[in-house]
Amino acid sequence: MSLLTLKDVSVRFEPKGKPPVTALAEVSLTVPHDTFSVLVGPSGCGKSTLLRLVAGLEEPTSGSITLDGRPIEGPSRERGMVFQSYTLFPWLTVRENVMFGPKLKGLPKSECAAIADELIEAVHLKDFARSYPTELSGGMRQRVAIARALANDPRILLMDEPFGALDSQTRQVMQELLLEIWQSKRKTVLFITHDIDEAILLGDDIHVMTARPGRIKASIANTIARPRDIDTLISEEFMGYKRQILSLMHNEALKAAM
Ligand SMILES: Nc1ncnc2c1ncn2[C@@H]1O[C@H](COP(=O)(O)OP(=O)(O)OP(=O)(O)O)[C@@H](O)[C@H]1O
Repeated sequence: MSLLTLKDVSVRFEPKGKPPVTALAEVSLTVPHDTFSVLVGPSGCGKSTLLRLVAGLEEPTSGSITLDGRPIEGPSRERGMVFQSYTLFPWLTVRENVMFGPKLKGLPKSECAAIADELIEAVHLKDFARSYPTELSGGMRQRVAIARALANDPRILLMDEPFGALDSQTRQVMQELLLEIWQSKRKTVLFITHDIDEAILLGDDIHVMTARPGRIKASIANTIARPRDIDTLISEEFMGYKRQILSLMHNEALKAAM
């Protein structure tokens, strides 16, 4: 059974004094337990809107969204979120940022510390546990954001272009790190990106969206063996998926640009 199910989800925004916008139209998709699902689509096709719905920050105009069969009603710690922009508490150290969620849950301090230390190690930031976010690079801050989201032990991790603001080399390092963490923790992930390489490197299921209003144009099962790494990017199999997704996305990108 799937962990997350969206059925015929549509979203129409009606901003005051402006024309209405249909951001999503009848989107249906499922995210099975312990899998890595990626949504890829052109700019403005409603990817962030879809993720915000799952996060409980937005409500659909029609359709239903359920997690383990229960409707989503508002934000919850069972759905961890990592955004493109840095969202750490600047007045807390790395360790305090990661401990924040477990502390809020009321876990004993020693347990919060143990959770934080394990995750800080997993994102390779042991030497920076006492640093403040302003003392870190963009990639390091996103590593803390991932550790902080995982510290709540969410049922699903929602990632909205988390590496979008990073330079291409740091981005690659982050992708490899995420693969490493995912391999060991096997969290259910819903990840959005407009980067096709990133989608293929990371995803088990890749959902390609149309230009606005966003619909699911195709859902592709990516069977490239794991563990994957940077060498995966130059394999024949990878190129096959890339050709398929590029051709699916080409028209949509043109439509989005008009
Ligand atoms: N609160 C809102 N009010 C009105 N329109 C909105 C609102 N939020 C999003 N939209 C519109 O809905 C459409 C989808 O936006 P969304 O941010 O979900 O797209 P996206 O695929 O994530 O784009 P990008 O890849 O460029 O970040 C856009 O046309 C956007 O202007």
